[in-house]
Amino acid sequence: MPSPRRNVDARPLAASASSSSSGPGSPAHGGGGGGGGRFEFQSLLSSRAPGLDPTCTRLRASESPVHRRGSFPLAGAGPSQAPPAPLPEEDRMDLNPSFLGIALRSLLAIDLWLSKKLGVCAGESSSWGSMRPLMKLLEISGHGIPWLLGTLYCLSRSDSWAGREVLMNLLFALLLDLLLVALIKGLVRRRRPAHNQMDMFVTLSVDKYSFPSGHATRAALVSRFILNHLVLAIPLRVLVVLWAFILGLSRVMLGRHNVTDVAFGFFLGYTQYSIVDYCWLSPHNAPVLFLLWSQQ
Ligand SMILES: CC(C)=CCC/C(C)=C/CC/C(C)=C/CC/C(C)=C/COP(=O)(O)O
Repeated sequence: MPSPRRNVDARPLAASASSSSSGPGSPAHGGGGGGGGRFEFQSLLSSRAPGLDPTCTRLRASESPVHRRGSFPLAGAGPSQAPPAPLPEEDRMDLNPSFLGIALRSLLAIDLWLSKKLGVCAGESSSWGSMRPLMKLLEISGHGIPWLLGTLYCLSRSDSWAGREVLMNLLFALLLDLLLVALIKGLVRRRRPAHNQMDMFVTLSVDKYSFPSGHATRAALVSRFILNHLVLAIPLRVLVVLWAFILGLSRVMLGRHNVTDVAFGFFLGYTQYSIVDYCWLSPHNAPVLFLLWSQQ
């Protein structure tokens, strides 16, 4: 049973169909008793039918009297009848869901489902709860404070210009990472998963948000940095990559993050290294920085 609002909207639609060149099969054609209800139904079908251009459907919908009410006389509407209320914009949007919108919604649903499944160390009573202390040890290995303090300490002990240059850039990379992650977390404001226990070692205020994972960005950034600037034997190189991967996985297992937080974190950390490499600080392009440090 069509809603009264659709009946009202069917009248200008019929006028539109008779005055336009569209045929009986056209979505713009009222086609008898169905009226506006039929138009909307066909619009939905045609936007999903293979081989039909959804933009075309959208165009026709926007050509309909619903959207050009002012230019169409209300066929059959008596002088005593009030003009129909306009359809809300979101009705049309719902009938023409974009492919990107559906894909994003599906990805988010899979993300939430998978993250919950993988959150096996989220609490002591979880199925892998006994592994929680190990996961928290991994968490500290990727925390910002040990990395910053460790870099500052090595910088203070370094007696070669080459070593100082690498460490100075590592410090720059770590600070850039903190800044970018805080910025994105503050902008996106995605809450951490409901099953997370907020018992992390030293956090910033933005760390109540989960997108992206700061541990994952640091893991990708630092491991790429190490692989590019330290001469390591193959087994050690494999270990560095494994550490980064397991650290990312442990964020989801601890219930701290959803899978997409970690995936984007890896991507961001990897990209951050490219930025650091591009802006590489050296005694030639940042002499003041190096002179200041050598005077300490
Ligand atoms: C020591 C120097 C030179 C500067 C200090 C800069 C600074 C503000 C450091 C803060 C370090 C800190 C508390 C980092 C938070 C790390 C953390 C808990 C991230 C959250 O990770 P996530 O994976 O859960 O998103």
